[in-house]
Parts: sequence; C-alpha cells; structure tokens
Amino acid sequence: MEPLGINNATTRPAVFHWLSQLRIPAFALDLQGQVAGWNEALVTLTGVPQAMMLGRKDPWLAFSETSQMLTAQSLLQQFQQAQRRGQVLPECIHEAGQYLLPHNRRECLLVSDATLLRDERGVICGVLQLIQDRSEQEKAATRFRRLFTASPDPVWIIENNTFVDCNDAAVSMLGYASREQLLNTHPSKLSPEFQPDGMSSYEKAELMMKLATQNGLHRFEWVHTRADGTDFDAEVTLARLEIGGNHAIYCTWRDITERKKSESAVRLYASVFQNSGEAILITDPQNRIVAVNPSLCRLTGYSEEELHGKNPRVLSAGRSPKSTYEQLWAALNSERFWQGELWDRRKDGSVFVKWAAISVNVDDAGNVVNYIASYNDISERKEAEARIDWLAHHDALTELLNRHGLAQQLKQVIASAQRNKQQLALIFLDLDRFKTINDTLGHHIGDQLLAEVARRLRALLRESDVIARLGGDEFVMALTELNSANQSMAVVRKLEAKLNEPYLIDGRLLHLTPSMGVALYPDDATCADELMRQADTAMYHAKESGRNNTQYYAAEMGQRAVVRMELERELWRALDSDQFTLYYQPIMCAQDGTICGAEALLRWHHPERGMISPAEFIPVAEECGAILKLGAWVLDEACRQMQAWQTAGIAPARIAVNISAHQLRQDGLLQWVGECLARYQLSAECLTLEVTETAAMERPENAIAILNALRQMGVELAIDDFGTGYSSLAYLQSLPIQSLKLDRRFVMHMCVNESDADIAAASIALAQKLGLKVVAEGVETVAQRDALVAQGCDMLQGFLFSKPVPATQWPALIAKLSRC
Ligand SMILES: Nc1nc2c(ncn2[C@@H]2O[C@@H]3COP(=O)(O)O[C@H]4[C@@H](O)[C@H](n5cnc6c(=O)[nH]c(N)nc65)O[C@@H]4COP(=O)(O)O[C@H]3[C@H]2O)c(=O)[nH]1
Repeated sequence: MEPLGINNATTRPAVFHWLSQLRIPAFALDLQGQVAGWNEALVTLTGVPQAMMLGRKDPWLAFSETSQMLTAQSLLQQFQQAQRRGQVLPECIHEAGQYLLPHNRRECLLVSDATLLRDERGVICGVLQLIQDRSEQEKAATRFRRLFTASPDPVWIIENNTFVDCNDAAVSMLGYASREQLLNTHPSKLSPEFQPDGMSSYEKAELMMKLATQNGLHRFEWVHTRADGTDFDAEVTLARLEIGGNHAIYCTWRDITERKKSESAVRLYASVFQNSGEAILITDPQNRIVAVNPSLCRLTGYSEEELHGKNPRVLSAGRSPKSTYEQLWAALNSERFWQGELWDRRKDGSVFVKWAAISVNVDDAGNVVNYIASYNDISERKEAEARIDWLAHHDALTELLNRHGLAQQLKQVIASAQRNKQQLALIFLDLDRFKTINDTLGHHIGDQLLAEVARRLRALLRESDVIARLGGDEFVMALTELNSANQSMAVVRKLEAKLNEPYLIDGRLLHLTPSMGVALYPDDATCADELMRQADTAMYHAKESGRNNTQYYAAEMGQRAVVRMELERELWRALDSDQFTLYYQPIMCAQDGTICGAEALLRWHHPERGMISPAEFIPVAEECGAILKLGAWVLDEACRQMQAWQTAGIAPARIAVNISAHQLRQDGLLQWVGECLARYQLSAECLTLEVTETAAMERPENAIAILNALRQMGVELAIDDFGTGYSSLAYLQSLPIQSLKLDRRFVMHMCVNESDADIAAASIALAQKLGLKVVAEGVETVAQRDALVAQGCDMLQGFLFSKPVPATQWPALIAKLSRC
C-alpha cells in the first residue's frame, strides 16, 4: 500500500522542495509519524544529515538525548484521535523548551510550532514542524534583566504612562519595602504635588513622557518624594522603547542632591566673590590674573579687562621690600598660604597699604591651579595704629613726647652721642608757681599756658633736640650734638629769657618763671636713668635756691638727695619714738596787749642732730605722707595741752594749730577734729585751724567744702602766710574764714621797704573790708608793732613778745607778759 499523505511518491518531492526553501529549521512527518522531510537549516542546527532521518519516527533524538521533540507527533496523535471521535481538529501546537543539542552539546532554547499539512484537495497529509533557536534572544533578554536589576541607578519601565517595572535601586532610593508598592503608579504619584517651576507634577510628567515618546530621548530634572515624605532632586532620562511591539519608556534616575548642593555652593562662592567687601584677585599657575571682583576694581580703580592676563605686580607700588616678596613666595611654595602687608598703587597713582592673604589652590596631584589673593585696604587701620602709637609716646596737650617717648628717644640720642663722641645736656624744667595759677585761674588757663611754654621750647630748640612733658608743669629737654658743656649754657640763657616773657592767655597777662636743672652726658652720667635723676636733683636745687634760676648738677646735690632720703626714713622712725613735741607762741591782742591765743608749733628733737626746724622736715613729711600721722598727733596734743591749761586756769582764749594741704585733702580730718575736741571736752570756739593760702587754693571746691564743714562745727579758720599766694578777692570771699595771718616777710621789711609796707597796709585794709581779723606774724620790733597797730591790725605774733616755748614754760611766759 502506498504510504498516506506526503510520503507517497507524488507528494514527497514537492514537500522536499518547499522544505528546502525554508530558511528556518523544519521537518515534516507523514501520517505514520515518519520523517518525510528534513531541511538544510535543520541539518545546520542539529548536525544530523537528512539521509539519516528520513523515514525515522524519532526525530527528537536529533535535538536531545533526554527530551523529546514531541510537538509534531502529538499533533498527529491528537488529529488522529479527533478524527476517530469526529471532533474538531487542532490546526497548530506551539511549544518551547530547553534542549541540549547532542552533536555540539550546546544548550539552547528552541521554540517549535507544529502545523497540519493539507494536500491540494485539503486533505490532511502530514505535519510540518518549524523550529526556531531563540537562545541568543534569551541570552540578550537575560543580560538585559541582569543589567536592569543590577543597575546602581534606579531604572523604570513605563508603559501607558504608568510604572510597570523597576529595579531594586529604585526601590531603595525611594525608601520603599518592595517593588510592588511602586508599580502600576503614575510617575507623579512619587513626587510632590508641584515641581520647583510651579507646574503640577502630573501635568509635567505627562509632558515629559510625551516629549520622550516624540523625540526618542528626553532628559530633565525632577523632584521626587521618598516614602518618608522627604524630597530629593534627580536627573531623569526617558528613552523610547519597543517591547514586543508595544511602546514603552525606559526611565533612569540619578540622585543629583550632591550636584545640586555643589552647584548651589558654587553659586554661593560666586556671589561671595562678586559681593565681597574684600578685594579678591585670582591668578593662573603662571600668575596671570584670571579674575578680579568688583571690590578689587573699586579699590584699585582698574577695570577687570585692564587687569585680565596681567601679572599682579602691575598693582605694586614698589614700596614693599624685596625680602617681603621672597618670604611671600617661600611661604606659598611650602605652606600654600601667606599673609602680610603690601604697598600698592591705584590707577590714579595714589599709594595705599593693604593686608593681603594669598592661598594656593592645588589639584589632587598637587599642581597649582590658582593663586587666590584677598586684600583689605588697611590705610585707615595703619593711621589709627600710628595715632595710638603716637599717643602712647606723646603728651596730647602739648604734642611733646611723654615719659615713655622720652625714655625711648633718650636712649637713642645717648647712643648716638656715644658713637659720635659728642656731649649732651639733659634739662629738667619746672614752672614756678604754675600750680597756683592752675588752681586759681582754672585748668583751661593752665593748659593754654603749658601749650604756650611747649611752643616756646620748640621754637627755641633744634629739630634734633628732644623735648618732653612728663606731666604737670615738668618739662625735660635733651640738647644733642654738643661739642662742649658751654654750648648748653647759651641755650639755657635763651630758655630763661624766653620763658620769662609774659604770657597772654585768654586776655590775661601772666608771668611765669622757670626753675631748671641740667645734667651733662658723659660728665655727670652715662645712662639715661641716672642722667634724669641728676637733672631732677639739680632742678630741685634750683627751686630751693629761690626759684627762677638754673642749676647744673653737682655731685654734692646728689649727696643732698641722699640726706633728704635719710631724713624721710628718720621721720617715720621719729613718729614711733616720741621725738616730737609742741612749742607754743603767744598771739597778742593789738589793742590791749593781752594774750588772746597761742599757736602750736611742732618741734623735732632728733637724738643725734638735736632740734630740727619744721621748715626743714614739714615739706619732707608732706611729700612722703608722714604729715597725716604727724598732723593728727599735733591736733591731739594741742587739744590735750589746752585742756590741761584750762584746768590750771592759764589757758589762752584760743589755740591755733597748723593744718597742711595734705591734711585738708584727707577725708578723716573732720572726724578727727571732732574726736579731739570731744576727747578733751573743749568747745570748738577755742580752736583755730591755720591753713596756708596755697593749701586752701588746691582743689578749691574740695577745700571750701571741708572748711565749711569745720566752720559749722564752730572751729575758727585762718589763712596763714597771707600775701604769698595768688588768692583772688572773689576766692577769699568764698572761704568761710575769720582771720588772715599776714606773712612775716612783709612785716619784716615793712619799716624799710615801701612796697612791703604797702602790701601790709593793703592786706589789713582788705581784711577789714571783708570783715576779717588780721594777725601779723613775725613782729620783732616795737616799730613794726606800732605801725601795725596804727594800720588797724587786730593781733600780733612775734619774737617781740616771745619765741615759741615748750608747754612747761607757758605759765612763766604768761606771768611775764601780763607784767609788761
Ligand atoms: N623770724 C621770725 N620768726 C618768727 C617770729 N615769730 C614767729 N616766728 C616763726 O614763724 C613761724 C610761724 O609759723 P607758721 O607761719 O605757721 O610757719 C610754720 C608752719 O607753716 C610750719 N609748722 C610748724 N608747726 C607745724 C605743725 O604742727 N603742722 C604743720 N602743718 N605745719 C607746722 O612750719 C613753719 C615754721 O615754723 P617755725 O619754725 O616754728 O616758725 C614759726 C615761728 O617760730 C619772729 O618774730 N621772727
């Protein structure tokens, strides 16, 4: 019997023919399930020749030892079963599977499609099996999936404007637990409602996807929202994709938070650069200017174009020393930073000093990328520094050097004199009675007077000489470049003459005299300190010698200073060892010659030197402060004596006690007076306190307040040494005093010197006008007494009546005086 269908003699050649035409691997089975055709493409795939397979019923063996290529066989069986049962025939069966090709042991994915073959009459005559090797596509798909999954950047697949797939990176970037939570969502759902440009995320996402679909590729920035609600910036790339004939979009994100941050940092730096008040200049590694900011243009007057490409030395004023630039480059090379002062010149030619801070910007390999310099004009600061420095070394009132400045300059001029084998003279100058003028006429007059003195000194001395004011009315001058000591004398004479000229201050004509002390380098001393000490000593000596004169230092002056120091030491010791006592001098009533008072006068019985005069030790006690303790003792002792005399019935009506300027300044004076009066049960009316004219004028407001308080206690107040100061009438009137003590210098000469007689007469008249009593001091002769009485003097005191006597002699003294 002729085989059925394709395998009979008529149909077989046709089947072979069209099978051989197929480029896809294929074979055909006849209705007995035997291989009726096996094309070349299949030979290539399986390595099995056609001849070996024709007529066989087990074609699967060509594909795998273990698997069966059953499709065609099963289709045939299904067809035959259906035909037997009269059912509808399946036309086609599809199958896919993994096969190991035996001839080359290659594992491959084969997809087979079995189709029934019909002859020209439509009668089923066999099965055609088409086989496709999908291994390469499968590999590509696997590779893609791996790439998709393993990509560190989030990747999404969008279909129909919905996320349909994504990788793990996307899940973790958004902070979700699983992919499923993210899929089937519109991209805008994972974003804030609006994007930074104000567009709604939904609308913008739609637009972006449309553009990607149209253009094939679209890239843009997008703000996403994480699962925890926080936002982040991403750069999104959308690429059009075809998947199985469907349009899709391949979407990748890149987190650009850092990039955004650095972009905003760059924007910030750019704005700092542009808007900084500091001038900034940037150069390339060859030190050519590549950028300058507006502040630098303002500071230098150059435009950016004018500076671009130039070396920064175009700005240099050429004043900074070469060594500065050497240090600058050394520091930039080793530490990559330098700061310091540089002198620059503006476009208009003006020169200024700037504070420069230069740093080197290097790349990872350590190569110089830029030099960045920032500048500040520090001219004002330098000026302020110079001013501060000037003030630290100068006296603001006179603009002369101060003590500090003098010390510096003196060292220099001494060193220079030493080098040049020259001499120099150091002059200490003190203005006689300046303090009195200052206190009585006010500080503003005093200040003008000092400024005028400074002007005169400057006008007289040379540039090279040194002039300083140490404070108060103390001036110091160093005459330099002297070839002999005599040269200094000529200058001293000129100084005396110039300073003696009257001063017109605020419409007042004032007279001042200088006391000067001179010490010579190297004759008297070779160091500044000693020279100063000696000139000072010489100046004190000039004062002691009656003021308005100049003394050159002599060794014995130094000796005198030593004696004075010794006296001071002994004074303190004497205070603790009862070496002081009070003497009393009677004050007589001019009218009836009776004793109306006694003045307590201090005496120092020195164990070796005998009696020391208060005129000698009181000024020392004043200077060293011992006067406070001494004065307190005097007051107490005088009150104690007064009480003793009262008890003995020989007390004068009043006891007068001297109060020094120092005591008057002391806060405790009032209390002490009160305590002494109380301690000895004395009424305040029997105590007179004598204050010198100059003491009362020192810090007048203060003095007036204390004197007022004393007066309120009931104590009488007298101005001592009247006529020696500069008291103005107005000032005298403001003092709560009851009497004036006419200084004994006027009394002494009143009978021989007309002007002294006039002063005495005027003082008495003045006192009477002011309602004050006058006590004349130092009355030694009957003539003086008579003249004073004739002029209306109230009280008299002097050797004519008695020298000061110790308290023990007081009873005898009053007995003697009452007999006169
Ligand atoms: N040539 C001459 N001199 C006469 C005559 N009559 C009195 N004297 C002297 O003149 C001075 C009067 O005292 P003073 O003007 O207050 O001047 C006093 C007073 O300013 C000060 N002094 C004395 N004792 C004290 C004291 O306890 N405290 C204070 N702060 N100063 C005192 O010492 C100055 C000198 O005192 P003394 O040497 O005791 O000198 C006394 C007295 O001995 C005279 O007819 N001819």
